[in-house]
Amino acid sequence: TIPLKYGAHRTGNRNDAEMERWRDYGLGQFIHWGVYAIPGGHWEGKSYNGAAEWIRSWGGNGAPANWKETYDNLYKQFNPTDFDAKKWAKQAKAMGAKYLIFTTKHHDGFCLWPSKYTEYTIKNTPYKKDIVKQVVDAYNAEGIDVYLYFSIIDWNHPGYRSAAPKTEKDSLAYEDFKQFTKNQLLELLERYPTTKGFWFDGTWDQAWIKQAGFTDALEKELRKIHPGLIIGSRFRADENGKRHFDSNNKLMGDYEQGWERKLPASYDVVAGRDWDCVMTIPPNQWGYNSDWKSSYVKTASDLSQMLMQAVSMNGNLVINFGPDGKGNIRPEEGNIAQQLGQWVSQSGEAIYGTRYAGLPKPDYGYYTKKGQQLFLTVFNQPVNKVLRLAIPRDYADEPKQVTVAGKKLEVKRIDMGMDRDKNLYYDVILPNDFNPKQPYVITIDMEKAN
Ligand SMILES: C[C@@H]1N[C@@H](C#Cc2ccccc2)[C@H](O)[C@@H]1O
Repeated sequence: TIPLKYGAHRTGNRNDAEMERWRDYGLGQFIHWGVYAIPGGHWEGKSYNGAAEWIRSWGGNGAPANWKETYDNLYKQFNPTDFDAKKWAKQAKAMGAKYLIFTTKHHDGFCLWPSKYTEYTIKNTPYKKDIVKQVVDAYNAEGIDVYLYFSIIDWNHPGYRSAAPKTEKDSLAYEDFKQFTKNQLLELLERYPTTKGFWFDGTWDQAWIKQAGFTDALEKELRKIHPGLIIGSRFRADENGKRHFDSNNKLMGDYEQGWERKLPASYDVVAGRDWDCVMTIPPNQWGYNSDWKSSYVKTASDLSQMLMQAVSMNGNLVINFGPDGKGNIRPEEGNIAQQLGQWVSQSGEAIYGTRYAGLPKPDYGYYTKKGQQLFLTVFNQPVNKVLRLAIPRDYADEPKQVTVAGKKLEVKRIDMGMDRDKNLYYDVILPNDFNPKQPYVITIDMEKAN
């Protein structure tokens, strides 16, 4: 191994109670909200073709060329009179989300809390009140844990640099920026002590990557101040500039935080690690975009399949919502949340607190496991209505009883005559009158294989 001063702090998964709680979530909600919700992906009548929350950064092409005079003054009109954190939290609860990741500050640097380290905050808007506090309190009241999204990139701060500083002047400015960043993170932990973790973003700049010593110390300090704090692999790089996995290929942080708008194709890709997948409902819009008609919008069915793909491989799926400039979650998102919640409410036993089942993925859908219960969530029901389970002979457990929605199903062990086959086969017979209209969970009570 390569000797490292600023590599991974741990080998293997974190197994304290806070991390076990994180592992049990299954489904989370992401919310991206800020002044970018005011233009909603459009500028001076033109549609901007990137992600709405990035509109400030792409001068021209339907985005503000003179962003300092225009975009950076939007906060003076930010007055989300429809904002109701309790309403958001109730909707998230009904969707079945167990945690929320909420944008305290995105790349534009606008703070949704009254930070004392900058004037570019909610305090100096017509709205004035602390958005982050209202969200944390409302979601916690619904039993939903809150994680704080924090962008290291801060286009508003004079000391922010993308490229590593080369001049004395830039180095001094960047030192100010580092201190400012640390101050804001300590401020967030102090103001919102129930937060369970940070979800860091905007950490790909060379200026930040070159700060291995500073970021390593900062991560340690945050954890010391806030025992149990959960931080993903995106926060920092090691002294060789390696991100997510250090120079010895060891995961940095508490879980793999790289699955943004993509999912691992198979278990061996994530190989037992903890990870999250953060997912937009349109192809690539995190902040509010007023136009949802020009691209595909994922359905609740799409998202339920992604959810089972994630949890079947020890991941959490975090679905993003982008409230508009007045604080409304758009009706389309509300409908998806409601439809998904209806399905999750009847499938939760296969989702919450489950883990990878240690079996090859079945064609019918996804296996998850919890103790002696194996769950098969069926998305693809076979025409012959026989679910043939292939259980390796050396699998610790074998099926004892199979139920669907509490009703017992006939299960027969069959001999396929392929005696060198490493599997034992069990046929689960679905009754003729069993014709579900949605994916469903088969519960397979297992017993120790003799
Ligand atoms: C969680 C997501 N990460 C942010 C990003 C990005 C990004 C930056 C450069 C190239 C491709 C994507 C998005 O704005 C959103 O916050």
